[in-house]
Amino acid sequence: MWITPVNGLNGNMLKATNIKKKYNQLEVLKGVDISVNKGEIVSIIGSSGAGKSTLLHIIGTLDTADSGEIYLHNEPVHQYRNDKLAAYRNRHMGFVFQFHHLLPEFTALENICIPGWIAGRKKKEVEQEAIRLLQTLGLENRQDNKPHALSGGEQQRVAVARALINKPSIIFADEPTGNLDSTNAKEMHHLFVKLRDEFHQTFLIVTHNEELAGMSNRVLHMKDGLISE
Ligand SMILES: Nc1ncnc2c1ncn2[C@@H]1O[C@H](COP(=O)(O)OP(=O)(O)OP(=O)(O)O)[C@@H](O)[C@H]1O
Repeated sequence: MWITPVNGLNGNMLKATNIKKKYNQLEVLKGVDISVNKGEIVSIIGSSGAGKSTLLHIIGTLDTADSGEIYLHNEPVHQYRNDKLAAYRNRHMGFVFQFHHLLPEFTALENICIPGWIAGRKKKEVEQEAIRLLQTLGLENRQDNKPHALSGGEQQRVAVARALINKPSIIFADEPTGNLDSTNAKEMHHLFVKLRDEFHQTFLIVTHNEELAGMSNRVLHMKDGLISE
């Protein structure tokens, strides 16, 4: 098993409070509070332009808020400066986007390994873990394929394996199945549930997909710059 076993830490693995963000005069986030517990899948839904991606990017430290606080495992990540933040993000956060963003010149195996190598982990250990992930995700025969030689569903599963390689506390996913057909989307939804149920993996997901939202532990509604359950 590659994911840290449950450690009884059940409350508020992630907590963000009073997150505010403006783009010029546009108040996108008006003081959002959100918390996520270990082993939960939490989905954020809401109409287009509601601010879902903005919020996810801020909580995932890819963007900065105008004000507010973000704690992951009680670490005040909103206070971290860029160099420390990049390393912290690499070790503790995984990301899956609508488009896979795999590096075209690298194989599936290498794409999965790269965040592990960047983290300075042992090459062999990272590779062994990547192979285990490929097996778990049903991709063992695809490890030497470059992204162009993978189907859309396979590309996205490689992106999920890449997100998992450093055993992140949480995976942030922005419309992770928005670019997949319904069969591949369903498969991905079941994969998220399997990762939650078997490995206690935590997810915060922005989605328009009702099936995915329906499989979540909690669904948060984003409206008028605020969130409600
Ligand atoms: N970099 C930016 N500069 C200016 N405005 C922005 C920027 N990023 C987002 N916005 C605006 O902020 C609002 C929220 O955008 P966001 O992408 O967070 O919405 P969303 O709820 O994720 O929408 P969708 O469901 O369509 O992806 C939108 O009105 C958008 O145009």
